[in-house]
Amino acid sequence: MTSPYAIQVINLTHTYISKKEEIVALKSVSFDVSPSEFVALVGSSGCGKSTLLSLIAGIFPSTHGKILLYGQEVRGPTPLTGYMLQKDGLLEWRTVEQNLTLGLEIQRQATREKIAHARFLLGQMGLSHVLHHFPSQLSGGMRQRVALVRTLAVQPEILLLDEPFSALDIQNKLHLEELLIQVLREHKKTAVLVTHDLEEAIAMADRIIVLGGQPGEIRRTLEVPDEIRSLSPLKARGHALFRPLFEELWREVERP
Ligand SMILES: Nc1ncnc2c1ncn2[C@@H]1O[C@H](COP(=O)(O)OP(=O)(O)OP(=O)(O)O)[C@@H](O)[C@H]1O
Repeated sequence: MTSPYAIQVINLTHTYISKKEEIVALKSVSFDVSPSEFVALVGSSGCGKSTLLSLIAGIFPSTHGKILLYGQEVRGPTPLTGYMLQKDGLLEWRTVEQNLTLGLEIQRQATREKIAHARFLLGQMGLSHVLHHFPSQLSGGMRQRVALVRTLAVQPEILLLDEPFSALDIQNKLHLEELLIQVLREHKKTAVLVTHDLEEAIAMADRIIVLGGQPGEIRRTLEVPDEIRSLSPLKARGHALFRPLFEELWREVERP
């Protein structure tokens, strides 16, 4: 891992090709993410945010350009990244513990140490007591916390989060934001978050990239001031600089 960057997106263009049509989802997108940095991707619906995250996850190849993770070109899914979506994807027939170890089993890394680490993370999320429950016995917020632990259990360097909290009520959402930030800071993980929630982007990220247009291009990058970044997501929302930044971001996202 000699590259100074966790992620380098270089002149990325992606076109979806079907029998009927070609849709250019992204055009000439370039940016870097440093190790331990938290970057949020925001922008109007259809500007290519999820496409970009899927490309970083190596789910399908880009049409042009390339993506490097710690200097290595992405050619498919890699254990360097953990990918979490709005839908928790828990397997209903496996207990919480069995869901947590699934990724480790697939990667043939289900060692006693790593399973113990997954249990520890579950404890950090306040869910030790549901280890032997099935997903159907959990609330939506609990399920999403389990999904987060499952993503973290394989110890990826980079977390790719596609609207992971958007289906949650505000109380659960704020609680999960706090837990996620704690875990990311403690374990020095890099994260890219796609969200429609501009408050969430400001409260959680170090830097916000605004995509826009169709095909999507980078419109602007905003640094979140240190005064906000040093606070927890809940406290950040109460800082005097929060509202002006929200308004600036809102104008940028709404710009035709
Ligand atoms: N599998 C696909 N096949 C064809 N076109 C697609 C596919 N997935 C996405 N698109 C198109 O690519 C463009 C970007 O879609 P994408 O889902 O990446 O945007 P987004 O910014 O994440 O949108 P939203 O905020 O609504 O989730 C859109 O025009 C969409 O219709």
